[in-house]
Amino acid sequence: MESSDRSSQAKAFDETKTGVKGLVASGIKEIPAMFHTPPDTLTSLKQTAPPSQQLTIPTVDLKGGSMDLISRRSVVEKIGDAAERWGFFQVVNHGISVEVMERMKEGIRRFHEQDPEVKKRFYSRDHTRDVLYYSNIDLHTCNKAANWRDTLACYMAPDPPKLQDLPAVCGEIMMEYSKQLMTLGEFLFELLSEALGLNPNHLKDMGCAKSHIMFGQYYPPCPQPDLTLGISKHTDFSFITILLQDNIGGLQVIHDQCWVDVSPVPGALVINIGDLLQLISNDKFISAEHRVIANGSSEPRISMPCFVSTFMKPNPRIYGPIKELLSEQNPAKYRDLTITEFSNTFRSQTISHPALHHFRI
Ligand SMILES: O=C(O)CCC(=O)C(=O)O
Ligand SMILES: [Fe+2]
Repeated sequence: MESSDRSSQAKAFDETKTGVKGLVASGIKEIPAMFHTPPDTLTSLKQTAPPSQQLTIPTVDLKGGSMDLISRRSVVEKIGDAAERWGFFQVVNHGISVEVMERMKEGIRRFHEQDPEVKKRFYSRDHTRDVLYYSNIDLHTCNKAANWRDTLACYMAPDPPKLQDLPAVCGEIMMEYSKQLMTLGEFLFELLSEALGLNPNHLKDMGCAKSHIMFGQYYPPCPQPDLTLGISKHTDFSFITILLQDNIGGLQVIHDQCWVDVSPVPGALVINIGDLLQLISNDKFISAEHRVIANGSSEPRISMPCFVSTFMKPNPRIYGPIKELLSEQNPAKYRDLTITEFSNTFRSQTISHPALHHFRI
């Protein structure tokens, strides 16, 4: 598609302020050209791992993490192994009730399915706001194919917005879910610190667990799911991401050069290592590339990744590879940076372009 056509289509789409949900509501049977994914990516959608390699990402039962020393060591080992080899794992017995998770997903659905005039008031790309709704974070930063997904983004920690500033249909549950996530996040950072051979508080003391931004993702049914993606291949900009997904499926991660499904496990949360933790762990943990295929079912797919990071909020703190992990054999692979610097790089390019390599020494 010509780049001038692409940008005028993107502008007109943005001005509707109703995202891809609005396109579906208008009854379209064919998706607009700006959503068409290039043929080489479409080919990779059809390539699955051979049956002999039917791989699944590890699931870790966190119950043992707060029990005796031996059980804790085994949980730490499993998490460390998953963070090194996959960058992705699921957790069960994580302390957040199924009831709260269900209410959270229902809240996201209500936000995206409410009267468009109410939803439009939140439409913005301005990340100095605490609460914003948009479609395609990189819609105007590049010429890449747009994705079949809309997003509600809320900066929830350390300074949660006032309840009246959050969307009425999901504000209360967001507050509650965010508090519980904070506790889970701190626990995960303890286990991840231990897995790096550091004292349990190391990552928390570096401020890694302090801030998070919650994204309410909505993937409406797509009339031509073979032509586009829910979200293109990318890595996350966070330290870690804690992901709540419904049972539709479609999330995939690259492992040993193959796309592997991250199939929904009832009651589980998906944890993935983000770029910032890969950087401070000096590549010990990996921020794996992942994507979501377009939703071909008749129901919307709902997910809520919670990115543990300050992202676009001011943060003067400097991060670099953790000194205790470095040696002559393992010199620093990245230069020091602020999260703002990292996030600006992430946002200035297409999400499919890895931001981390800009900071490699
Ligand atoms: O919706 C999902 O399952 C994952 C979304 C994702 O990877 C992201 O928003 O960064
Ligand atoms: Fe992601």
